[in-house]
Amino acid sequence: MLQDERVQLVSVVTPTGTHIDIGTRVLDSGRHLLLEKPLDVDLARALGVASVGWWRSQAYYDSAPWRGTWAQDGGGALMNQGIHTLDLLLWFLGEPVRVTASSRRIAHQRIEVEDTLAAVVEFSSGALATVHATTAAYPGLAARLQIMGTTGSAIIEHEGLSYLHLANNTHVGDMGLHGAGNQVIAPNHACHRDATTNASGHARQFADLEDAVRSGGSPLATIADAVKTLATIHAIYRAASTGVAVELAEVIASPTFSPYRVGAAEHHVQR
Ligand SMILES: NC(=O)C1=CN([C@@H]2O[C@H](COP(=O)(O)OP(=O)(O)OC[C@H]3O[C@@H](n4cnc5c(N)ncnc54)[C@H](OP(=O)(O)O)[C@@H]3O)[C@@H](O)[C@H]2O)C=CC1
Ligand SMILES: O=C1CO[C@H](CO)[C@@H](O)[C@@H]1O
Repeated sequence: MLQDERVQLVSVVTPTGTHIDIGTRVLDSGRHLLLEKPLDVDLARALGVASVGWWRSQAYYDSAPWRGTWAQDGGGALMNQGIHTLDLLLWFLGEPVRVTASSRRIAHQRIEVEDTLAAVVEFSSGALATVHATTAAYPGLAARLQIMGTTGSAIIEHEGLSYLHLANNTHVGDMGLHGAGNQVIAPNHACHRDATTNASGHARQFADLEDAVRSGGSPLATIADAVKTLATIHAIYRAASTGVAVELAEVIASPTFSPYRVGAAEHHVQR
């Protein structure tokens, strides 16, 4: 394919552990590249280039030998499903500096990675975020990003804004405006799309990349963004494996990732 002069852009949708190798070959050939998430399983390789409730059955993990492995999937519920919401979280809150985390395998077998994880992420601004990622939440509820600040709050579920309340330069009150009529529910319910069955997000990303190529500009989502997300995930996994807080700077300075043994829940459900 890379010998064919008609090919200008390549979209790489192979197992995660192959992304940087194949992506580098695409870039070296002078083609534009659209690379699926996650950037790769290996942060060191990637640096060289530059509340989430999902449900996945045991059959999903059994459907290909690379799924649920550290080597090719790179992680579990956070690396594969929660990653989209984490991307958005970092886009909203900026530079993550420190994380703490716990992970488990609660509802699946024959996988090396977590199906449930909880983490706290601290940002350079002082903001704190809690992150939940799971594929054990039957039947799979909305992936939710909730941002709460002193002058406003917003909730994004799937790809849609489902709640927004901004102080809008008015007095915010000593006790808040809880429960009052001026809590604004975003009216656009058409935005409630199931990201797993709706490809409009991918279509918008292709359109954005096409605009960037034609105008010579930069696409909205870059390799640098993907590196930041991957580094944060590796920091979270390192914290989950050691039980102590991990600085993002440590992970960037020493990006080698050691797969760890994810503990199974005591009352493991057999499926
Ligand atoms: N952004 C999003 O919403 C989504 C992103 N993804 C990402 O896309 C990637 C693929 O996932 P998914 O489509 O579910 O995986 P599948 O296992 O369904 O497909 C993987 C494809 O890659 C091919 N392949 C396997 N090994 C290699 C290799 N070593 N070199 C080249 N090609 C290979 C397979 O070919 P063959 O069948 O011949 O082995 C198959 O065509 C993952 O990184 C995943 O995280 C996935 C779903 C949604
Ligand atoms: O689990 C899978 C891998 O990640 C995708 C999300 O990006 C899912 O849609 C897919 O089913």
